[in-house]
Amino acid sequence: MKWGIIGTGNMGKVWLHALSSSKSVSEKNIFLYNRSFLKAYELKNDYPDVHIVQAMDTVIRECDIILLCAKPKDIIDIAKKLKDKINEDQCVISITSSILVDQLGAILHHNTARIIPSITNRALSGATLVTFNENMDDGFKEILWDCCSEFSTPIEISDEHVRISSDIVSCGPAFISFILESMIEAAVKQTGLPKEEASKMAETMIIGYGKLLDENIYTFSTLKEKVMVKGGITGEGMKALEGTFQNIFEPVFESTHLKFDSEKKIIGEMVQKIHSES
Ligand SMILES: NC(=O)c1ccc[n+]([C@@H]2O[C@H](COP(=O)([O-])OP(=O)(O)OC[C@H]3O[C@@H](n4cnc5c(N)ncnc54)[C@H](OP(=O)(O)O)[C@@H]3O)[C@@H](O)[C@H]2O)c1
Repeated sequence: MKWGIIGTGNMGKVWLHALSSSKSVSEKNIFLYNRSFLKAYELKNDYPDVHIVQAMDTVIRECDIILLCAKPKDIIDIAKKLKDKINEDQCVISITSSILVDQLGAILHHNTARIIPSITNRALSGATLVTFNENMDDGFKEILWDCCSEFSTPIEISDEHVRISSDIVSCGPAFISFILESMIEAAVKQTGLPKEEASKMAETMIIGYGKLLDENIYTFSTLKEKVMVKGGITGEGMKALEGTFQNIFEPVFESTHLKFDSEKKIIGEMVQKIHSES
């Protein structure tokens, strides 16, 4: 199977790295096209055998599976260009929560899916959030699932929970970074511990933490219990944390969903316009 990636920004590069370094797709079977050609061309330095093409039509002509790795409005524009050029032997995948699988399916008519990546896939880890269009060919479903399993834990999700799932899987690493940075800043401010040392400590802590979960040694709750020795110091810190951090994610999720709703509205209007033009 030949894979095409349209859009080689952050997420296009995550896909490229995940596909090639997990060896699920060989570089010579990957075609890249980006609006700004040079940005894609530079990827030759790290991925010498991939094809960098100057026209989107080359991706459409050559590839069986096409990943649309642009921002939501750009994905709709790209889908409009693909619409009369792809066939039933191809499959097109969008990576954004704001476009429902049915919307992409209604524009392209053939095999479509949504696979939302996470920056964690760059380390061949973390989850991918998968939603197949109901008319999707079973062969493609299997190929996509197996491929995602090579570099992530694929999780099938419904449209209903797409935003909250993305908040956890895709935004989560940024949210956790923010929380750890605030831990580091407070340590530096309150105790004078040098920032470099505090950062190194936080980094090694979170790597070890991930391994405890990965090896099923603890869950979030059992880990918390284990560290909070009865009458100990962690418990005191936890009381303060509970006072400050109670429900901190509710406004976060409200904000992501507000933005999501406004993006969905714009996408809905764009899709409607395409239908009324055809
Ligand atoms: N960031 C995340 O962690 C994350 C995780 C999951 C899903 N997502 C979804 O992925 C979307 C893209 O995120 P990103 O961080 O990868 O954005 P990005 O870094 O801005 O990349 C978008 C890329 O798409 C290219 N592009 C735009 N229109 C194009 C067209 N018509 N033809 C070809 N290429 C085109 C852009 O080209 P230029 O070089 O010309 O700008 C750019 O390289 C987000 O909007 C979000 O919905 C993001």
